[in-house]
Amino acid sequence: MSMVKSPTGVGTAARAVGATKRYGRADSAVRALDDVSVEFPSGVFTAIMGPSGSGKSTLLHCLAGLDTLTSGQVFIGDTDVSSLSDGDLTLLRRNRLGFIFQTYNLVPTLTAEENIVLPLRLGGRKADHEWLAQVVSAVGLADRLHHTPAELSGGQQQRVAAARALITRPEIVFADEPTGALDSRSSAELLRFLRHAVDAYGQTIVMVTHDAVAASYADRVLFLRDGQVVSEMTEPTADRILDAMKGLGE
Ligand SMILES: Nc1ncnc2c1ncn2[C@@H]1O[C@H](COP(=O)(O)OP(=O)(O)OP(=O)(O)O)[C@@H](O)[C@H]1O
Repeated sequence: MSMVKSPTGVGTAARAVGATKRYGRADSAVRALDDVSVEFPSGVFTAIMGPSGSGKSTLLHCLAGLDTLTSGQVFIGDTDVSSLSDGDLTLLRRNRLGFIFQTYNLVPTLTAEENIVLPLRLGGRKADHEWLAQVVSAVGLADRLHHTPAELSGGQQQRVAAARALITRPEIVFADEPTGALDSRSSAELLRFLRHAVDAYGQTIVMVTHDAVAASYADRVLFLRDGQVVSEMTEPTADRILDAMKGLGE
């Protein structure tokens, strides 16, 4: 099988259909997601933006099987995530998805390389050395592989987390505020790596961010307000994103 997928992408990597998430009861209920139907095409880098409380994290978590919907469905490829048992959800997350969170969640006692290949070990799979070398080189970590997280900067730790998210060649990488704890230089390094993964390997990425500059690395930006997708922008620039956010009352 070729390692290079079409950068333009074909098909739908994930989608939500009438996705609704309510918290609390009747009169005090919050609709964190309100009947959201949206598709995430394969090989495309999508950013999700919106004011605080608009439902960004809820959408990401429900798509990734980390949280459950009140009604509606989410699909990863053709798999209806909402119908899976807990065990099958764990397998789906481990084998088909990659995650990058704001806090890097590295195992402190393992080296960078051991952290990167951990998802393979957990899945009982062997590291493909060529692929590992490619990911490590693209993320600029070749000289840090034998350091533990405490010996790495925040930016380096997040790049280890990003390499770990890609090592299984997941169908989708979900990133929740991945640059939230990074300075602008480290953010740019991480975002260039994510962009490269899309352009060179056809990786699909869905990223929640508050940062217009971060979102401008995406191919497409979805804007949420009050639990609904209210607009979408292609070929985004930071200035156009900021204007759109002002229109949403940010
Ligand atoms: N566990 C919960 N219990 C009750 N309400 C919740 C819970 N999680 C989220 N909410 C509410 O759901 C709505 C959407 O929250 P969510 O975290 O998805 O928004 P967000 O756009 O990611 O916000 P932020 O940008 O501040 O992270 C908010 O009104 C929030 O208060």
